[in-house]
Amino acid sequence: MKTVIIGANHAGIAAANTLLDNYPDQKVVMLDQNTNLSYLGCGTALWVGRQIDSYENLFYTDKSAFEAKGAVIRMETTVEKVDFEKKIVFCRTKDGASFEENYDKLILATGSLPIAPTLPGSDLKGISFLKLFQDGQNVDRQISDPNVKDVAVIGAGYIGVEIAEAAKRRGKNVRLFDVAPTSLASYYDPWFAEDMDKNLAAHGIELHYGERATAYKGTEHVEAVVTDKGEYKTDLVINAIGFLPNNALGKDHLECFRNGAYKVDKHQKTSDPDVYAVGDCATIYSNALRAETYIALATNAVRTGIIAAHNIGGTTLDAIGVQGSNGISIFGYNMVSTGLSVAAAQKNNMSVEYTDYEDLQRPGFMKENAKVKIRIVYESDSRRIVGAQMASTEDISMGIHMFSLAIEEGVTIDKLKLLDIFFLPHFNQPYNYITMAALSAK
Ligand SMILES: Cc1cc2nc3c(=O)[nH]c(=O)nc-3n(C[C@H](O)[C@H](O)[C@H](O)COP(=O)(O)OP(=O)(O)OC[C@H]3O[C@@H](n4cnc5c(N)ncnc54)[C@H](O)[C@@H]3O)c2cc1C
Ligand SMILES: NC(=O)c1ccc[n+]([C@@H]2O[C@H](COP(=O)([O-])OP(=O)(O)OC[C@H]3O[C@@H](n4cnc5c(N)ncnc54)[C@H](O)[C@@H]3O)[C@@H](O)[C@H]2O)c1
Repeated sequence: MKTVIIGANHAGIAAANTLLDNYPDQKVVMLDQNTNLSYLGCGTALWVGRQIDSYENLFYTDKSAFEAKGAVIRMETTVEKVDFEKKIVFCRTKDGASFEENYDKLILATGSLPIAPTLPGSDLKGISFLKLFQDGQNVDRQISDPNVKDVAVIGAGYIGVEIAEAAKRRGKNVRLFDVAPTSLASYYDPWFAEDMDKNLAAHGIELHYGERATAYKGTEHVEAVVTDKGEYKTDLVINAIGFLPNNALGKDHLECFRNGAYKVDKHQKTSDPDVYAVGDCATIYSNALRAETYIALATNAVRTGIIAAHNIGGTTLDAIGVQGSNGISIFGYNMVSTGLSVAAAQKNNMSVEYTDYEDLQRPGFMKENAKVKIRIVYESDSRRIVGAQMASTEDISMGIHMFSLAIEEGVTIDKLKLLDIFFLPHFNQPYNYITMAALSAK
């Protein structure tokens, strides 16, 4: 059995490793147009902001690791077309040479592309995305230039907020723009996002929310961002307004979701039985929504790669769905969420209630202490938990995993009221904030 994997980043790597480590009879061919593989984009802001010394440890594997396991791996090789009837992929190397690979099973792991705003002036120099390692290098090079003083970040989602912090840490004047009324509006309700915004503003980041970029001005290099509310001098623009699935190879043959992602079943199989799709190019099942959706995260990329590979290898493995669990840490303020915020639930026409609680992490007599806030979102009728958000200067990140499991398992808010949660002053309070939030649910 020969499996061709198009895309050798997180999803393709997970699929390849699973096939190579568990199914010795499998012939694996990996194809990727990039020069590098396994770059952890989550580290870009840490490196650009000099919170870590270098980008070097942001790669967790390389080409030779796959060759050592017997795979054929071709980098700087673009797949231009797939003949799904004849089961052949058509490839071109960076030197312009073309070749073909036939397959028994095909895994599409072509990921996502940053959404490109089509604004006047988009082709000026000094305007960048932040997706690839190369984008990170480009932004880092410009931020290292003392002539670059003003940085405009368009989009206050995860990438935008993280790179805004990094640019500020490097001493730049940073303006952060979003059409939404707060940062991180897709992940957090205003009760949380407003705290993050106070934190960003307190660290000197200029916030421009409810404001839409309409043009970039300049002669050769960008000099200003124009919005529906004003014009702002800028030396560097970083566009981070979301991702779209990269569906170029299969969109005319495979069934696609409303945003173009390849629709997949529980085995990551597309509408073509010999073609699987994994990671950012595919849909994923949301246990909170109880429907398929699109969530571009490295965690989902890895899990879906593993699932596709086991099913191709001959071990039936069903996807169990995801909650879209995520976290962010900016200037020491930590926020984590899973499932749906109240706003996201309402946007999906779900009737939900929520319960909030805010308290100290530990008893008042403990010297080391900080406030923690929590919101648990649950469905009005069934009372099943569909989301949770938590924030603190403490590391409260592990708590969110319990909520992820609760959503996956359809646990109700009432089940949480008397859940056995231990108490030790070093860690929490006897009336801890999870219990208290659940007990105060209507
Ligand atoms: C700055 C940044 C920070 C992030 N932080 C986090 C985080 O903290 N946590 C988290 O969970 N997620 C994070 N993400 C998201 C995460 O990186 C993505 O969800 C993940 O990369 C998806 O992996 P993938 O393998 O599906 O797709 P991609 O990483 O997009 O990889 C797709 C691969 O396919 C190749 N390819 C595409 N088309 C072709 C073709 N025609 N021929 C050959 N090769 C092709 C590309 O070269 C690429 O290597 C972050 C992303 C960015 C950009
Ligand atoms: N910590 C993490 O887990 C992490 C970090 C980085 C990226 N990621 C993932 O990578 C993907 C891409 O991240 P992202 O930050 O690009 O997307 P995002 O969806 O997180 O944020 C995009 C933001 O852009 C805004 N926006 C949309 N159109 C706009 C416009 N025309 N003008 C101004 N603002 C506009 C949206 O309101 C939103 O706040 C996401 O799936 C994200 O979850 C995750």
